[in-house]
Amino acid sequence: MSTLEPAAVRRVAVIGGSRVPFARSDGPYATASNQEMLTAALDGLVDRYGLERPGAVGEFVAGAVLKHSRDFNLARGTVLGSRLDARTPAYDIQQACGTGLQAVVAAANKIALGQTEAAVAGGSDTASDAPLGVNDDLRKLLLEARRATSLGARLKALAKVRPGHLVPDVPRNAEPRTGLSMGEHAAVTARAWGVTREAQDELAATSHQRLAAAYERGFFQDLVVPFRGLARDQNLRPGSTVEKLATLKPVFGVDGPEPTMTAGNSTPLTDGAAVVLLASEEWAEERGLEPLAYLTAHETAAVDFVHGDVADGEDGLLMAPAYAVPRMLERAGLGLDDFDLVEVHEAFASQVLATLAAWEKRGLPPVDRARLNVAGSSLATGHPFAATGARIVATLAKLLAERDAPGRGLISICAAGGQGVTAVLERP
Ligand SMILES: CC(=O)CC(=O)SCCNC(=O)CCNC(=O)[C@H](O)C(C)(C)COP(=O)(O)OP(=O)(O)OC[C@H]1O[C@@H](n2cnc3c(N)ncnc32)[C@H](O)[C@@H]1OP(=O)(O)O
Repeated sequence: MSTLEPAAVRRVAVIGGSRVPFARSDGPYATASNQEMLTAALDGLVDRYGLERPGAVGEFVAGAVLKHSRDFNLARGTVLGSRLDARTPAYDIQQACGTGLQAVVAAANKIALGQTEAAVAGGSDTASDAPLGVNDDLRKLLLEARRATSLGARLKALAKVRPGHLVPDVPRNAEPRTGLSMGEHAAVTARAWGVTREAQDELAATSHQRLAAAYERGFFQDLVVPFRGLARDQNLRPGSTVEKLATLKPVFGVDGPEPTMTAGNSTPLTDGAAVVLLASEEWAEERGLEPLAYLTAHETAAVDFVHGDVADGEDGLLMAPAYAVPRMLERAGLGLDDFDLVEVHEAFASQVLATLAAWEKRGLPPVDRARLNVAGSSLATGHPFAATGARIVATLAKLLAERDAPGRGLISICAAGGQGVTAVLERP
């Protein structure tokens, strides 16, 4: 018996994006669930591109970092609550802050292999509605009570419950193997790479100014759908100057005698959702849709921050893009100079600056700051973990399309767990 011939690889087009404005946690979206936010973002795409027709897209891939057990398949639940055809298959994916971009990659790979013609990918996160677990001791007692075969045995198990058992298990924004928060890890890395407070504040101020300018010129008009009274990212402070940022107190105290990381040069805890529409060129052409850009390469890498020397900076928790990007460029036969635009997710200003320094140390040329995060990034938009990847893909694709000339853009996203997800978008 002969097997099927492997499919020829096709180009994957980025058609458009949709997201809700991002909100600071415990603010306007405090009562919104991941599913509600993701549905609003998805419906934005459905309305814009007429996706309500049966079978309009092959699948929906999404995820959330902070997820309730009731959202066991958040993507499928979202489809069922949206205006997308209810017969659209959907599944969840999770790679911490790389989730949104990894969802895009998963969907793109199916399109590239001819397994589907179009797909929607993205993510959602809410720190306001984070799942609280019952603590481990209470969980064991509840399971014991459930397994009990008589009323007496059940009551005996429940009688062991003490007030201390009622303390909930709150998810921490921390790495369980080191006990350090994301910010503390970034602070250790900042110290190792000699990243200064001034450089961090300058990057943060630029992010706010560029995001403000992009909103001002209407750049986000077809990328952001109003939600719960917000029309633009709530964290955006156009008046965030270097002078103002310099007055803020440090918040993560582990980067030496003079800690450098503040609420201004770190992302805030954020709620929001974002999605992008991907398709084959044929699908786009049949519908008269011009692709914004094409997703042409991607790479993931991981660092061993558990056994490596975290303090030397090389294997910092958020430093995997320092390995993923050189590997991706080598595989694609490209240099950093070949990129017109570079998008580095700003989890913390210090982590962006350490990543740029690490690329240089690995022989890549310095990134021209005029090409870096030109429409602002996470320090200004905020960072709802799983939504960030789709936000960046849509922003970069539109920036490339706006140039009305051939162009190439790079995406670099660090993720908890010591991972990095990176990609290349091109417009011929
Ligand atoms: C998870 C992954 O896979 C990878 C990643 O991306 S890692 C990143 C994950 N995200 C995080 O770890 C989130 C980190 N952030 C935090 O924990 C918190 O936001 C924080 C500890 C940094 C700050 O929390 P906070 O103290 O409650 O901040 P907040 O009250 O908003 O701001 C403190 C002050 O700075 C001011 N401020 C904040 N940003 C400012 C700005 N841009 N301009 C001017 N002032 C600013 C505020 O107005 C406030 O001033 P007052 O005290 O006078 O009111």
